[in-house]
Amino acid sequence: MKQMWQSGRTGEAHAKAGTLIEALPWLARFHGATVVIKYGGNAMTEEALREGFAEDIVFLHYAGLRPVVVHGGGPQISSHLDRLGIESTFTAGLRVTTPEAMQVVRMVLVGQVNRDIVGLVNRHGPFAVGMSGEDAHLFTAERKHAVVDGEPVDIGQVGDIVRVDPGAVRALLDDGRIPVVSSVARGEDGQIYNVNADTAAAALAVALQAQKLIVLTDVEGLYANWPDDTDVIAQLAAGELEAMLPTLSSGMVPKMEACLTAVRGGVPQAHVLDGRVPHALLLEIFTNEGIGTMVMPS
Ligand SMILES: Nc1ncnc2c1ncn2[C@@H]1O[C@H](COP(=O)(O)OP(=O)(O)O)[C@@H](O)[C@H]1O
Ligand SMILES: CC(=O)N[C@@H](CCC(=O)OP(=O)(O)O)C(=O)O
Repeated sequence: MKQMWQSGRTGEAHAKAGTLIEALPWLARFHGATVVIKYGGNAMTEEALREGFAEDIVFLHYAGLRPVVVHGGGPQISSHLDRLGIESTFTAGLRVTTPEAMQVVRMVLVGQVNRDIVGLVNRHGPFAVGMSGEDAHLFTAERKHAVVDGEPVDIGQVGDIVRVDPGAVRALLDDGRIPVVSSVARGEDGQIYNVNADTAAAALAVALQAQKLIVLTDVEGLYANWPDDTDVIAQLAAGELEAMLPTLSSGMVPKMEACLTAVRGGVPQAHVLDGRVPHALLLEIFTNEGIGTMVMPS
């Protein structure tokens, strides 16, 4: 009886040690690596998952990586607009942003979502520092000229990032902090701009020459035949993704464009992961199988 109990315990201990040791080559490979993580509004709805996300970010920090969080908050903005009786409309996955809506976007992203993430991470130590993309000229944007079916469409104060100054983010990283960035940008015309958070994360990953861009969302990855959700594409090259882009719909368009921008801009790997899976970040970075969809330059 005692013998059986011991062998059961030994097996369990072996499995635990196996999981830890599987991480060793990945810890070695990514030691010191900058990783930009896009945290989408749809992936931040459950409290337990949000706490798990914060744990993962702090784990990355202690494991010697340099995580940078760029967050969205689309659903949170929409529910606030809804409470104010303002309708949300999207064109090609981007919010049509009136000056009135822009004030709400900024208030919700910078004043609410950013604060919540910073608070969750800082339960573990004095690491997270929140920033708006407006701060220290981090993101400079110009008004986006959207085109739908060949026709120009006015989508308001939506910005295209034309310049990134990552100096303040680098300084925070060098100081051992975890920057948490909202996707609001300044314009040289004195306006502020609403930038899709996937787009902002990709621009920052390129400017920092990050080792990885990781986009957390609420699907398993890129489905081959959406709305059919049986086949998740595990890996694809930039050229294959480019060919697929015109077939994609809604929120996946900016997400996959962001992955393409990142790898074309020198980031070796871009991933789309399911933020509903507890500790998805750790599974992707530190296990041999990885999860979700990975985009590579070729
Ligand atoms: N090919 C596809 N694969 C996966 N999801 C897709 C695809 N095409 C469209 N989608 C939709 O895109 C959504 C993700 O975008 P979005 O809702 O903007 O997420 P987030 O808030 O995380 O940025 C999915 O929930 C899904 O409804
Ligand atoms: C221009 C544009 O669409 N901006 C987004 C910014 C937030 C965002 O991208 O949030 P998710 O990552 O949760 O989708 C918006 O207003 O919803």
